[in-house]
Amino acid sequence: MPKGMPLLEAHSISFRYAAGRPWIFQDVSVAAHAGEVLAVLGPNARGKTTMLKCLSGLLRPVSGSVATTGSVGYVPQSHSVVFSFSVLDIVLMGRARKVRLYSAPTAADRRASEEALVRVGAEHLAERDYTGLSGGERQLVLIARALVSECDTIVLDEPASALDLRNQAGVLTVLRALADEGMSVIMTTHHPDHALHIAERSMLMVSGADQRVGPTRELLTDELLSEMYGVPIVTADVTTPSAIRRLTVPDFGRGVA
Ligand SMILES: Nc1ncnc2c1ncn2[C@@H]1O[C@H](COP(=O)(O)OP(=O)(O)OP(=O)(O)O)[C@@H](O)[C@H]1O
Repeated sequence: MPKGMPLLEAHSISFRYAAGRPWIFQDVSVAAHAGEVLAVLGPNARGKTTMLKCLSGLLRPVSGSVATTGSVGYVPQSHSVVFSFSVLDIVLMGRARKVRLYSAPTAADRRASEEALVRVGAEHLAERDYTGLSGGERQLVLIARALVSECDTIVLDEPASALDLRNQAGVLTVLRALADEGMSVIMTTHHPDHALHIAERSMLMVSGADQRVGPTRELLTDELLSEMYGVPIVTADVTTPSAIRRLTVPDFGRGVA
């Protein structure tokens, strides 16, 4: 898809789980574009997962509409399976749209699945039993499963939350590369640093009545982050060996150092 083309557009969407229950969000309009990462941030229980499900068509907004161009792949926060499947089989399930009913996956399907595992750095897990994987390993496999569906927009719920620092770097690099290749990437995160690192634009779910969308660097100010998370936050530019990175530092109060 040409970069900048809107692949997913939400027009004034509102959602609550039942009549009489509080609105999770109201009148939110947002677009996700080919070639871009959109990060969704907010405190626990503010509605990030609910927002992603509405954007990816798993939940229908109470009002408003979501229009998509191309297909959308969804990577959940956690995923449990009852039966024992190999990792490669789990990834192959991502080909379901492409495999005809009652026909076995082809050699090309297997190759695509193996390539997707290489892409996320999890090829060594291919023959392992999925149920025996750690949370972080499962996360990588689920991203590979979405990739083999050849979706145009990939929607990920906290893709880095269960990952150690090396795997966080790996997943953020893969997501940025997918956007650079023309996909639209939408992800939730509890790490403003991750949004600052790879997302051109962000949505801050400040309260049920206050959601803001804008360029990440302009939107993620000390004031707004401190207000949203309810803890003083300072952002600072830090020079690493490879780049200048903007980091957010929450003031947890006095510690041991
Ligand atoms: N199926 C459901 N039925 C009723 N309420 C729900 C349902 N799913 C979520 N909620 C409620 O909706 C609110 C938003 O939940 P959601 O999971 O979208 O938040 P979140 O920002 O993703 O949270 P977290 O950061 O903790 O994962 C919460 O109060 C939650 O309890």
